[in-house]
Amino acid sequence: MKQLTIGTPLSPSATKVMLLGSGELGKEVLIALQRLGVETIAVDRYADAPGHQVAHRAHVINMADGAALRALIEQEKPDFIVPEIEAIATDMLVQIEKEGLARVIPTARATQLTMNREGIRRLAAETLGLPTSPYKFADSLEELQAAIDGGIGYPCVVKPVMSSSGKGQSKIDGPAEVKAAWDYAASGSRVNQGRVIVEGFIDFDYEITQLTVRAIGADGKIATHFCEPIGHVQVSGDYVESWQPMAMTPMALQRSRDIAKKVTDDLGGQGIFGVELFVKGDMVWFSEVSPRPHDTGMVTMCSQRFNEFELHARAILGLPVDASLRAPGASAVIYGQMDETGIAFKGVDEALRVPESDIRLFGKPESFKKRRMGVALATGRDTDEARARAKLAASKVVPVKA
Ligand SMILES: Nc1ncnc2c1ncn2[C@@H]1O[C@H](COP(=O)(O)OP(=O)(O)OP(=O)(O)O)[C@@H](O)[C@H]1O
Ligand SMILES: NCC(=O)N[C@@H]1O[C@H](COP(=O)([O-])[O-])[C@@H](O)[C@H]1O
Ligand SMILES: [Mg+2]
Repeated sequence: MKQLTIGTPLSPSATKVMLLGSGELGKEVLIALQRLGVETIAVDRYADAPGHQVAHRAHVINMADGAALRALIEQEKPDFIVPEIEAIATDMLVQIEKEGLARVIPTARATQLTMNREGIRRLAAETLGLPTSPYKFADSLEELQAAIDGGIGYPCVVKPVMSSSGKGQSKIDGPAEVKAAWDYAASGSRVNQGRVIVEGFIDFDYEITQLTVRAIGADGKIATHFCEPIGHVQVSGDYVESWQPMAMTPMALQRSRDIAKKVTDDLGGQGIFGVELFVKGDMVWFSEVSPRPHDTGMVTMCSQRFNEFELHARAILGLPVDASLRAPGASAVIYGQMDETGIAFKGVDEALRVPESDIRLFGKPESFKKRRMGVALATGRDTDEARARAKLAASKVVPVKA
């Protein structure tokens, strides 16, 4: 495995990395890899995805189709495969890793366990004994009702076992809402499996993402590095705003990192993880983990010495990492606000007049009202100032019909 040498892109010595999923997060990983001289291959389900626009080569396939995935991997022969979304034929990744065709980041097992809420929740709660919300799984409306009546109670949260960014998720406050939540979960499931998790609602004070990096140290051994905690606000299960550092009690921070260490040690491999945690006082609950950069971690593009994408790239390649904070920062999401292709953005100039601000427009070819099309970033003396600036900058960017 070419781990500690990097070749020349587009030559026989190239170090090749294939991203499976090439949205806004993958695009930044691809840029970070290219800066380190890596040959990059971007794969997604649709043409002209954000990462397609910056990689050496771009492919459109159904990544949930194991045979198609394998054919592309055999054709491209990447050294590393970097999953960027969850809707991937992870069984095939396990097979590919076993055959030694490529290294899967962080590990094929980690991608398999985290693509399905059942896998990661049972690992965290039942195997590792971490505190989580109470939960049950259900395959029908009747089972869902029985799970709620049998102990989960109200309020609770229903989610398809395979979904992300809040798709198909709803909070239920009473019996009248159960059927609508079941129907919505069935429609929002990535793979129409009709299985849901129902979780007791945690009345947390705040929630964080603990970015955790597993990277090889000078002694050749894996070491764990923690970024400063990221606070965030979610609306309908999708992140709208994040900031770093989140002020926490020493006990809550320690517990968060203990949980993050336990779960990432078990998942193993090299790379960055976004460990999602709920916090109330000194109490901390594990929610879920992404074995890859996290959307709320986009704030690190302004707040850290090396952002989460650069840390992922370095950790993958076996290079040293530095997870330190540069300045208090914040991010605010820019939504498409319309269903339209090839939209334009007005007010970028005004947004960038906000002090210490920056923006990323992802370049998605098609806009939906609630599709994340960009993000505003800002630093400040503290996170209050950074948040106000990021929100102001985001509000200045107005999607318009071209
Ligand atoms: N049991 C719960 N109690 C309270 N709030 C919850 C619970 N489960 C989810 N939420 C809220 O919904 C948000 C999204 O939930 P979750 O992370 O499970 O969904 P997701 O679809 O995987 O989102 P993403 O892919 O963006 O991480 C959480 O960050 C939290 O704000
Ligand atoms: N919470 C997971 C997450 O933020 N994933 C990011 O969103 C993209 C999909 O966006 P799309 O749905 O707009 O195509 C993914 O490719 C990834 O970059
Ligand atoms: Mg989440």
